[in-house]
Amino acid sequence: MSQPSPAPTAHPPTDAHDAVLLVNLGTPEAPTPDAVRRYLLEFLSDRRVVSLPPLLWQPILRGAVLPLRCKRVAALYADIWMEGGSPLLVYTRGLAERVAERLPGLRVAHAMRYGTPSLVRELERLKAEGARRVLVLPLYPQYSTTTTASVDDVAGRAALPVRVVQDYHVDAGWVEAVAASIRAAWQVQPRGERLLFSFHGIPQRVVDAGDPYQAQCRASTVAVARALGLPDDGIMLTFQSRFGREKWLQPYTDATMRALGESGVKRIDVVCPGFAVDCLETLEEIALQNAELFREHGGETLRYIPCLNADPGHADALAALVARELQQWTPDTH
Ligand SMILES: C=CC1=C(C)c2cc3[nH]c(cc4nc(cc5[nH]c(cc1n2)c(C)c5CCC(=O)O)C(CCC(=O)O)=C4C)c(C)c3C=C
Ligand SMILES: [Fe+2]
Ligand SMILES: [Fe+2]
Repeated sequence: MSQPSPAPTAHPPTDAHDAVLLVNLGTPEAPTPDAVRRYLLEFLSDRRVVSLPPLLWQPILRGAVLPLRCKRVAALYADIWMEGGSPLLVYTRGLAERVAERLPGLRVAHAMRYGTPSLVRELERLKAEGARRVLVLPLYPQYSTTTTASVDDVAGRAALPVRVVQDYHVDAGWVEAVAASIRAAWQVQPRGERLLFSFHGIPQRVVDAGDPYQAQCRASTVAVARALGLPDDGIMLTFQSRFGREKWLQPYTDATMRALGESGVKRIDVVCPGFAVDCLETLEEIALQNAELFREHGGETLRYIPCLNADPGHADALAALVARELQQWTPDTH
């Protein structure tokens, strides 16, 4: 339907009653088995993440998964822990500060879907402090029912109007920021023989049921490759962080590392554009574990290109996205 051309909006981007909440997944409060247990219990009890009936899943989670996983995973967190806390939290906080600097007059905060600062409480706090509506930006460039939809669930129960950005997987500013980070890495050291895009996986079953995540990961990859002037077949797309026994999206990142090493490739570059900020899955799984795997199978160097984190280009892209979303958020839209 044709719309009248946009008049000055009722809610310009700098309306003092508007708030913006950057939301990430969540992370343990300390690199200890207890804190990891609390975090994983909340995360893996969300039926958006594990859809098994609770009567079946909860005994497995509490009786097997957590006891087997907490100590091992806590040690992995300890390896990457930063002075200000878990990398996911430190970078998310830093990014929110940088976005705030670019949107004077707007309240910009950050929250976690699991753990602290809690999404529920941040929404309550913003309302108590006078916000009349909140734009929630989940820091998931690609939409998934396992991640974004879970933020939607919480936002839908808030006591004030909330609009949730569903994805930004081919947003021009974001694509250019990712491409620029790759170009910057290539300036420091010449390119590897392959550029591999590794995204967090999800179960194949979830995609078969209609989740657009895989298609969006592909579209992001193609968009970044084009921005770099690479042919579509000049890059590789793989999925990492498999959890549980069922089939997840393929090709798997770790199997690809082995195959590349064994095929005689010596130097590869890896980038993870499904993660807004660095975290256990990038700093530990890719930059440490997969790098070692690649070397064990004949490779020499895996160069990990960091996430955009709190880089100025990232903050520029997200601030522009937020301003645009607020402008489009007229009283009769969500
Ligand atoms: C980027 C998007 C993510 C999707 C999609 C996703 C799906 C998904 N994840 C699990 C299980 C685990 N994920 C874990 C860590 C983790 N996952 C994401 C992002 C996505 N997950 C991030 C950013 C992180 C890192 C958090 C940090 O603190 O640094 C973990 C915890 C680590 C571990 O125990 O191995 C689990 C478990 C499932 C089951 C799933 C979809 C069904
Ligand atoms: Fe995950
Ligand atoms: Fe409405």
